[in-house]
Amino acid sequence: MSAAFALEKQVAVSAVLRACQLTSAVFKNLVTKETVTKKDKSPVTVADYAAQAVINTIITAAFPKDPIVGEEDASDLRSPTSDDAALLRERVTTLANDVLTPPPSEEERAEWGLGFGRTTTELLAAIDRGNYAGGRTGRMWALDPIDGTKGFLRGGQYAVCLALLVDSVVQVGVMGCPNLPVDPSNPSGETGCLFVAVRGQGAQQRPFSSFQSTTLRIPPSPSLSDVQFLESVEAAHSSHGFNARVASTLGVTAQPNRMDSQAKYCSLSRGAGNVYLRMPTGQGYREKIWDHASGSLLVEEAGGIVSDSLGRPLDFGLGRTLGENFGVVAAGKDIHSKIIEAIQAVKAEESEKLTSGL
Ligand SMILES: Nc1ncnc2c1ncn2[C@@H]1O[C@H](COP(=O)(O)O)[C@@H](OP(=O)(O)O)[C@H]1O
Ligand SMILES: [Mg+2]
Ligand SMILES: [Mg+2]
Ligand SMILES: [Mg+2]
Repeated sequence: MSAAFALEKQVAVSAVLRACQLTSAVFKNLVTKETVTKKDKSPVTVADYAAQAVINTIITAAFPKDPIVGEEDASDLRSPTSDDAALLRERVTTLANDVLTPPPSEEERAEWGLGFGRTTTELLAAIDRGNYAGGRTGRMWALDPIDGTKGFLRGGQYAVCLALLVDSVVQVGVMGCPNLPVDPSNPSGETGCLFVAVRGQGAQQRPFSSFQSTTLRIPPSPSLSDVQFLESVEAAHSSHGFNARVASTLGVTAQPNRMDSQAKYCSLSRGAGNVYLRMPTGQGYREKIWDHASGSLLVEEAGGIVSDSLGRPLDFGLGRTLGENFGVVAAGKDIHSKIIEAIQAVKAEESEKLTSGL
């Protein structure tokens, strides 16, 4: 009998690897006109749209009934009167077909919809298959076609992230990180890593260039002064100041490592960094499920713990966002509770200052 979710894992790996070929190709000749600013002022590129089109096309061919919660939608591409939208549609179509048309490899199957091109109409419909509202029960995929779009644009870290959830529990997580070094101790060496986790079956990494997988186990944490924090590059996404206060409460002297995207979860799972701390910078922003689904499973399967800042599990059953969760803390089992305690201490200090008017 094959292992649980074996087919889902294979399909997800194929979809993520094909999408990573696309994003790498786009980066090599990205032009300014290929970036759009969304209503929330965040950037999105032809690569985000085309990668979502590719992955949704493959998932839908393999699992026609499964709903998908994807970050992007095709509304900005659909305008019938805008020349820019027409150009973007054409580019998305070419890019998506470049990676959908190669025939299935030995690890892939034709019934995953591989080996032929799609029309623009079909690809826009595929992007919009990502509009599922999420929820507590049943199967659903969570997709971030490019996590860390800002990192992608500056040539930094980004990740193509896909997860399968069943009854709001992440069961399969696959991430492709085209710019992440294969060997963290050799940052200028080969890049391009695939991370795969299946619940109860462990976490694995392999270079894009080979099938040689290594199992990931988070090593014991170093002494507190040497603990390394992983945090967002973008100060608007996660409070750098709060993290510095938590680190100082713990007596950490090591400098934090700032990195875009769920590559932070990937780094943590292979012992390159010890704590991923993401605290909200203001009121109102709700973390999106596609920004944490695959990464959180990877860290758990590598032996770590992922929670909100109060130590509560992340709840993927509330819709497209994590709802009431407040912040994210991922760390090895031996250190996670110390981080939660330090966060509470810093919060208590902050509210004391507020009430005493300092
Ligand atoms: N105010 C905010 N607070 C927290 N996260 C935010 C945010 N605004 C955007 N984000 C999310 O932060 C993600 C990037 O995370 P990081 O800062 O760790 O690289 C973005 O993913 P995308 O790049 O997929 O849009 C986006 O979903
Ligand atoms: Mg985005
Ligand atoms: Mg994201
Ligand atoms: Mg994204």
